[in-house]
Amino acid sequence: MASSYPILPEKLLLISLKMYFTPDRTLTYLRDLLNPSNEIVHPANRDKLLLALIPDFLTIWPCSQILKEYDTNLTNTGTPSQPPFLLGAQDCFWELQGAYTGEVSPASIRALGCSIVELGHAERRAIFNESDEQTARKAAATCSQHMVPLVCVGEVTAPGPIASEAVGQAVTECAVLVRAVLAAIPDDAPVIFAYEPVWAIGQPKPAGVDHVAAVVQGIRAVIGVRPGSARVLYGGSAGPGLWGEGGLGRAVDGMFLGRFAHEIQGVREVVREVEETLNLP
Ligand SMILES: O=C(CO)COP(=O)(O)O
Repeated sequence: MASSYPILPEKLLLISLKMYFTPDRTLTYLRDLLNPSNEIVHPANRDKLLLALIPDFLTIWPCSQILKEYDTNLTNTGTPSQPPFLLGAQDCFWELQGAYTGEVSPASIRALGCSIVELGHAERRAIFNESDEQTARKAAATCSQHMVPLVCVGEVTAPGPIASEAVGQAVTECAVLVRAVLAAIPDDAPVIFAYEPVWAIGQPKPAGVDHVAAVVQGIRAVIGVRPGSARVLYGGSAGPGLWGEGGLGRAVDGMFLGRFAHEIQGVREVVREVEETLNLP
């Protein structure tokens, strides 16, 4: 096991495949992401912008093999570069080992090459009744394996007519899990919060930029100053056109992509938009 946590760069673009793809499609997709002709992340930007792919449990192992092969080729050709992708898991259990039928150990996830574990997604809360307490325990177990918890937070109800009230309500709802997770993990452990308003997931359009920016500011205030790094991303129907001029670029540390990353073209467009803002003052 690695002895230290992964270092989080300035910007992150994470892709969860949820349960959408067959194994074959996942592996083809990863190969396409890595194909240099698709120029998903310019090598010069790799220390500032990191992508992570979060496939289903079954494909973590073959994905990690593909990434390893890619890294070996890079090293053999003498190309100096950060690896373009981290690998993540969509969940884990809070214990490392034992009689827990059907659960997946964070230690195994780590052993297969993951650096990030997504926790507390709205779908897990709604369908599997996952609680704040369970999510916090999973975050602690994730950190114990030197991986980064990617904790999803977000209000359930869509904003009403008074914007400030909607923001206050959203921050209040998100703060409960943010606090529970921060209390459960070591102070120096890096953590990622994905602000995903539940009402904006699986929709044609994302939440409004002003609402997201204000809620993320509130979430940052709840996180406060801590020794470990913390990043706050936006997710919920995020895709091309959301980052640049007048968009989320100045408000968040990255995006958590779902359906709008299913085609390589969509990923390439989002990456371009983020790359264009990387060196802005
Ligand atoms: O839940 C999400 C990412 O975890 C977002 O999914 P969609 O972008 O498909 O709405």
